[in-house]
Amino acid sequence: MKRIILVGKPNSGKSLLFNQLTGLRQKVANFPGVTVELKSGKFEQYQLIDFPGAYSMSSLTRDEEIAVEKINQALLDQDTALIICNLDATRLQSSLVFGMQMQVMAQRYGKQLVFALNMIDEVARFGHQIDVDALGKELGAPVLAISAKTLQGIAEFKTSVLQLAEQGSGDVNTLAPAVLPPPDFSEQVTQSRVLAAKYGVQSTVVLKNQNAIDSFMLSNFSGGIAFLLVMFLLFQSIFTFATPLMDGVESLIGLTATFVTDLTGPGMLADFLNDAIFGGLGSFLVFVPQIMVLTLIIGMLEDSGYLARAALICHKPLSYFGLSGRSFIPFLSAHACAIPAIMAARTIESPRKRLITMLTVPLMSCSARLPVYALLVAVLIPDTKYIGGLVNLQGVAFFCLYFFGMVTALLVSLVLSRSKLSDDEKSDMPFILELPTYRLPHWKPLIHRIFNSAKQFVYRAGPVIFTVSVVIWVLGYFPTGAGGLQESYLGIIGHWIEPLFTPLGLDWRYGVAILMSFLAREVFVGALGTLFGIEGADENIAGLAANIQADGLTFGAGMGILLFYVVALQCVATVATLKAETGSTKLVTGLVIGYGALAYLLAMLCAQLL
Ligand SMILES: Nc1nc2c(ncn2[C@@H]2O[C@H](COP(=O)(O)OP(=O)(O)OP(=O)(O)O)[C@@H](O)[C@H]2O)c(=O)[nH]1
Ligand SMILES: [Mg+2]
Repeated sequence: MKRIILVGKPNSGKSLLFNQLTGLRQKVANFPGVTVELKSGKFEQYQLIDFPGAYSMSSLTRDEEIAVEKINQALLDQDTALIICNLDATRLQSSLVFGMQMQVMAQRYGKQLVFALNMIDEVARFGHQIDVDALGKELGAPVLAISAKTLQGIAEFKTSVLQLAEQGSGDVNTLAPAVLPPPDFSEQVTQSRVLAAKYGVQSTVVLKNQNAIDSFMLSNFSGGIAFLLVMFLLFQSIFTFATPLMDGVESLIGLTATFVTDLTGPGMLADFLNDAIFGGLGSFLVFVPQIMVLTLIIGMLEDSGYLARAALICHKPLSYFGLSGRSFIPFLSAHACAIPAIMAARTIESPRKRLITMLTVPLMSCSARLPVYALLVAVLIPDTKYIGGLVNLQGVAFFCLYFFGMVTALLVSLVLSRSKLSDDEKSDMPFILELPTYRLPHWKPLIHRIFNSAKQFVYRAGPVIFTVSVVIWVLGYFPTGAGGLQESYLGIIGHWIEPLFTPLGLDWRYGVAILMSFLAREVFVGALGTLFGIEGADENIAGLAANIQADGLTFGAGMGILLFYVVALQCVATVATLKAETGSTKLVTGLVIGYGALAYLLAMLCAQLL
């Protein structure tokens, strides 16, 4: 299949344009370095490839290195029919630095190139107009003004792209030249400045509305306070906003359970449905609204342009721990999932800081831990409200758990940065991060992302939880029947493993749930739901938290479980990604054992001391 490649400066809207052309939904956000690997989709008869952004053909970070390496391959490839070079019309100079270098390379290898002058809607908002035809003449290549957001100019753009790609496909140059060293681009850098001054929006105009916000957001004092406030609100609101929705889901599951068991009448089938399905799977589904709220808030932060500011504010404090300001973005996104966060560390310029970031990302509390946190916080912490319900004690506890993960990550970073991980000549390079324009979040993709996160959450852990719940139910129900958990097959197995959990102040039922959660952390909730269901015999599920409370879990042991989940690396997919990105099995094995031992130790200390 013939190919069209989509390249350009970071944060210029390539992925949004890609989504519009292919109908796919790649991640789009308002900070540089969102796309860190190639993504492909189908645009008419062509394969369209979305590239990571790059500021120039001489790469600095790992994501740029991947982009430049793959661009060089595409230049040599017979199947590359067209290069779309995306320009941010509001930041013409930096866009053209890369764009004109790309143009030189395209000419050298005989490839068709078209410039997409994106974000034209924002240019109009600044009260400016770009003479697109004149710019195209000076560049010596077609330039098409578009907005990937409002879809202005997209129909004409599609037609032109298809025509140009058709022409490009005709070139059958069978003797592809070898990769040549990059030419000296100093002329392009000078020329981009001249063209930007002539056609672009004056940078003072672009910065005018930014400066007012930034003088507040980036000042040491007010910026620091704003940062802490944003972080606190983020984690507090996951709890506060989601609670009514969660209560709703919980009652719905309760009502369905009553309805279904009324239909079946008492007996083994009713026990199974109540314990394994409504108790096990149901107690996990209750947490879907929290995942959605978390995605909403992280998505709003990512799209607003604030994240890059937060990274800047964090740079100095993070440097004390051997990290970079750029580590902040992977750290924040790790609260949704560690895997894309580990990949996002590719944007960190220094290999050593990148490695330390990747190794400590798993300590950020991902959404899989959310059900465990929410359940045990509801068991251990009273639901006290302050400031008219604005601050909730359970929400504060929730924030403290996230905070504990971050502090542990910083301490581990400090230790790692003192060790001899790798020699790194890039670690002293100045910290450079382009600050994006502040924007209101783009609602449509955001809403889609929220529902997608809920779907992913259910699809990823749902089948595992279902299977585990059924297995636990069968082993826990037979041969003794409802209420005979202690003497069941599971009870017998459970007592063997109990010694491992006695130092943590936990009996075998928690032991089974913790061990099973190595399949997926959320299983902890499902497994306990099933176990308490069987034990409660004919009681209806009164909410798992209430059942655990009535069962008498001590504060120390409960806190121990929580800290265990903050620290332990229980995710196979994360381990696999870490191995792929670091290339070291030894390092990753050490990490799993190290975090496991630390988690166990913390849980034991909690149980013994609190
Ligand atoms: N107003 C406006 N915003 C746009 C337009 N195109 C993209 N954006 C916004 O620009 C930001 C960056 O978009 P992305 O598509 O992620 O940019 P990218 O070039 O893929 O970025 P990297 O993957 O980091 O290189 C997002 O906030 C988009 O919503 C546009 O035409 N108009
Ligand atoms: Mg992108």
